[in-house]
Amino acid sequence: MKSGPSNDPGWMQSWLIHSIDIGLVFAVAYMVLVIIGERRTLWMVRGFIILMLATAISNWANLRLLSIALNSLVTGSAVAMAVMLQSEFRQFLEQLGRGEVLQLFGRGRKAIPEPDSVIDQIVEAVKELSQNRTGALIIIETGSPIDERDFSVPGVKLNAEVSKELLQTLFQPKTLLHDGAVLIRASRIAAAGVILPLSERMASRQLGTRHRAAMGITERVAKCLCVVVSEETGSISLAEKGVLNRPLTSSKLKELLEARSFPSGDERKATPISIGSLKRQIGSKGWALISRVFRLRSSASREKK
Ligand SMILES: Nc1ncnc2c1ncn2[C@@H]1O[C@H](COP(=O)(O)OP(=O)(O)OP(=O)(O)O)[C@@H](O)[C@H]1O
Repeated sequence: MKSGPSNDPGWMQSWLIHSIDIGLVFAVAYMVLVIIGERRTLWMVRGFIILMLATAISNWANLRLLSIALNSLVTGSAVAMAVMLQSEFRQFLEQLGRGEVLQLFGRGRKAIPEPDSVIDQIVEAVKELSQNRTGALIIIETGSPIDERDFSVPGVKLNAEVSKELLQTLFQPKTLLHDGAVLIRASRIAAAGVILPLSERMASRQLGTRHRAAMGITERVAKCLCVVVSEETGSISLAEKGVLNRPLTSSKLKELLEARSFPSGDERKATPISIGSLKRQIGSKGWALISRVFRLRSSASREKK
């Protein structure tokens, strides 16, 4: 009597172990993606996961040279990532060591404040800076990240939560970072002391380089806005596509920012959605892989017989 692969307990056991193994790898990958939660880092981790999958597939398919090359690439990427994300790794290992597993999942979610509250913080800060005649320049990205080459000097990276106190502090004349612009990216203060390209156009004789810088960057990069507070007059302006809208009251600024500045709801929810879709993709691809393995094994055992 013929015995199919499903009747072979050894085969079943190895299939089960492989399935559990693959399932656990996907679970760990998903966990890492949820913990990280930061979009830029996510792409890097996804790239790394794809490399690992490619290595596993090339191993499984017995493509020895390719698997050696991919293995070296995975090792190199792991070392590079450990260097680039050393503080995150240290924090992750410390929390894991302290058994704070639940906090690991909470951290990514609380890091991104609501864009509405970010607008409030910016407007509040601008209002006070204007009242105190403290000059300020704030670039707000409304689309994909601005290429650093579009800045004359990219400034000092901060990656801090937006708060009116921090924004006001950054523009105090006696502080090191007050010269230049503050960059707001994905609801966070990404950098300060950013020097922008100047516009060739002259808006008005009363306006100096701060305003020309706001016009310059918004001329060059369509998907950004620039808020300017004049040191001389305290007036508030909003630059968009090279045009200055001024003078504005703080409530008008709020209205304009709410209407156009921040990425839409879809964009804001991009991280959880992409994790969800990644989960679905991982699920469907994993299932396709498992069923392919199953089909290949059963046809191989049929051929043997
Ligand atoms: N290209 C630039 N990029 C970023 N910040 C700039 C740039 N040029 C000037 N600034 C900022 O603007 C500040 C004031 O420059 P300046 O007095 O020429 O501008 P302004 O438009 O006359 O200012 P205000 O209207 O506020 O009096 C500088 O100290 C610097 O912080």
